[in-house]
Parts: sequence; structure tokens; C-alpha cells
Amino acid sequence: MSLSLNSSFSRQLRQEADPIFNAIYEHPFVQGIAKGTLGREQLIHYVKQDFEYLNAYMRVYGLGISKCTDRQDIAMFNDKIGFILNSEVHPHHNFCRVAGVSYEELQGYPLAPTAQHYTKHMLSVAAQGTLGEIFAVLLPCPWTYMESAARIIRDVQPGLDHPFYEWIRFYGDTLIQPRMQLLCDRLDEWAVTASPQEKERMREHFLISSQLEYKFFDMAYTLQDWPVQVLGGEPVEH
Ligand SMILES: Cc1ncc(CO)c(N)n1
Repeated sequence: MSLSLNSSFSRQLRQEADPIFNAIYEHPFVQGIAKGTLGREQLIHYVKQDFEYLNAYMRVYGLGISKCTDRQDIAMFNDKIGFILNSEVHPHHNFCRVAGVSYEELQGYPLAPTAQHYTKHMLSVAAQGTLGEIFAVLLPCPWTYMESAARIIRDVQPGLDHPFYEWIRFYGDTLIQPRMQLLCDRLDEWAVTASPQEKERMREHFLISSQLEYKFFDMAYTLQDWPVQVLGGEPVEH
């Protein structure tokens, strides 16, 4: 398919989200990664929440697969599920090692308010939206991390002695780039034939996911939780 007119829809969305991407980079959680100063409780809260977030993210891929008419799109989602299961555990292991806890003991916790908001946002778009809307709601996740990590590499030039070296290299590295590009390309192709109304929904999903990326770091930094503890904060069976 020709990428002519709308080939820049993803760039247009990225441009519009520029203040959000900048605010994410400036957020004390991301700056705490850059400076290697994040606290143990913040790392633990992040990993507990992100483990569950990534489970939901894979379910969104599954719902995406249910809407694919093309084998290449199925292969793209399949590759992304494999990437989360097999590779995206490394940055979590990095945080766990610094916090001095095992990964297993941080799994199965209930979602805090912002993680709940973000996962429900993605799952509702996945259930109700088109494949193009699913591309849009998913894209800020790899994009914000890739850019934040690339900026940390540029600004801090972390060496092997940096406590979060692995996390930074994982997201700033070239492995993520081609996968993200594929999702951008599919979003751009979709936008070529999408109606103005659908494109507006895609735009809204992209911007809300970008805002929720900021809120997710803020949730981890402030140890955000529900106002009243009724579950005892223990892991729960799903
Ligand atoms: C909340 C969140 N956003 C993005 C990523 C990167 O995949 C992640 N692991 N978690």
C-alpha cells in the first residue's frame, strides 16, 4: 500500500504529544532512573504494577489478533507477545536486583488506581475499537520508553557501573526500534483509508495513553494506592 498522504500520521501524533513526552522525561521517576537514585519501595511498586500491566498489554494483543484479517499483522502481534514474555523480563530483573527482592514475590498484586485506569483504557479500546484504534492505543508504550531511554543515554552516557544500565540499554537499544517502527508503519497505513472520525478516535487514544504513561511513572514514584486497604495489599489470584 502506498504510504503517500498519510504517512506522517504517527509523526503528527508524536508532534502533538511532544509536551507529554517532555514531561515524562522530566518526571522524577525517569530522572531517578537516569541518576540511579530511585528508592527501593519505588522500584518494588513499579515492578508489581508493571508485571500486571504487561499481562494486560498481552491481552490487548490477543484482542488485536482476533481482529486481524492479514497474517502479517498476526505475526506482528505474535512477535510482540513473545518479546514481552521472553525479553521484557530483563528490565524488571534489573529493578528487582537493585531493590534486593526476587521477581516472583512481586507478581500477582492488585492494580493501583492508575495502572487500573491505563489497562482498562487499553482493554476497552481493544474490545470496542478497530484494529487501527488498537495500534494507536498501544503505540505510546514502546515510544515513550524508547525515547526516554535514548535521552538518558545521550544525557548521562551510563556505564556498566550504573545501577540501571540494563534497563536503560534495554529500552534505548536498537532491538525495540524496528518493532516500534512496524507498529508506526501499520498505524500510518491504516490512517490512509480511515475516516476522519476514526482518525480522531485514534488521536484521542494515542494522547490518553501518552498521558497515562506519565501517570504510571507518577504512580510508582508516589507509591500510589487505593485510599482504603481492604485487600490487605496481598497478592491475589486472578
Ligand atoms: C507502563 C509501561 N509502559 C511502557 C512500557 C514499555 O514496554 C512498560 N513496560 N510499562
